[in-house]
Amino acid sequence: MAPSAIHDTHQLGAALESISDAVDEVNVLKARAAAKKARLEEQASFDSESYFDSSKDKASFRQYESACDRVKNFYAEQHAKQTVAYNIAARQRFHSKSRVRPEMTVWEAIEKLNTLIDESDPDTELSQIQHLLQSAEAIRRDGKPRWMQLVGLIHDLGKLMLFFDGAQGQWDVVGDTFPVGCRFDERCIYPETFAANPDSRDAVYGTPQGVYEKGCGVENLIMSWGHDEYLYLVLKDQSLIPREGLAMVRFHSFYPWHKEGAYRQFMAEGDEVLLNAVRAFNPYDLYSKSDDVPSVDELKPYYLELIDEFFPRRKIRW
Ligand SMILES: O[C@H]1[C@H](O)[C@@H](O)[C@H](O)[C@@H](O)[C@H]1O
Ligand SMILES: [Fe+2]
Ligand SMILES: [Fe+2]
Repeated sequence: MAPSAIHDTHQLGAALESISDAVDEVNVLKARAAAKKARLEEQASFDSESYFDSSKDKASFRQYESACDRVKNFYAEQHAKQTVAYNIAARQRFHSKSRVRPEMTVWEAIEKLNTLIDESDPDTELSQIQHLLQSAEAIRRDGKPRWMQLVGLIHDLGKLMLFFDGAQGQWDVVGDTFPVGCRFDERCIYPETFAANPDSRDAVYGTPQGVYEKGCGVENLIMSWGHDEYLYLVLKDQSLIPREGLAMVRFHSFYPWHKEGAYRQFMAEGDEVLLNAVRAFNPYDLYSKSDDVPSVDELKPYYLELIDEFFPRRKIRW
């Protein structure tokens, strides 16, 4: 529409809106193309050498036996309440059309998350923003792909769900995860606390195979509801992060699987790739907790650009 054809402010408004829609569309396409190119270039390099070596005292992390009561009470509650019925309800709530989905940019989300103190974590006294930056910085320092740096930066943003409608408390947000609908494995932390979960006495849910078929694929398990699954659901439709990156988000708390080797009976052919990705990511999540405290202001410009690259739309629907 030529400017001379615009007679009133109404028309002008509509014209401007359609221009900005078109610009949006072009940006989406550009971002997709750039991300695809970056992906192809970097895909192969993420699981090479790890940055963690002898300089870290790995044995000092995740000491649950000597953890404080806050952590022990947290898991007692989580393990009692994560039932199949609850998990189905949580997913219905997430997908419900009537759910009000807050909208904010990734950086706004990072800032908002900063007020949360994770009751399940025995290892960090630092804030969430610092943990996210530490993870991302460690990945960057090691020369890993940009999408993996981004995963480091955002992997815990699902914890935001604690501030949204329907949140029950920390027990369905943080902590290690495990599948529901089958026997709780002994290799989960504090396995004895599952006795308080009614599913452990269920005729089907209490068996090793439970509701699943052998080799059904790790992506088909109903994982205990929490920040991993939630963020995965948000990212899979709204970001350009590759499959391995999505797996890093979705299973990063699934320690009984990626660290202890439990639940392997459910792995399908090809799941090894996902397991390797999650394992490659884990040290950056866990051991970077002892690194120096990063400067948020200094790092912000770098990460804002990184976010732009993989999120075609600035505002995300959470
Ligand atoms: O306490 C931690 C923390 O909540 C992490 O964000 C989660 O990924 C871990 O698995 C959990 O054990
Ligand atoms: Fe996490
Ligand atoms: Fe984390």
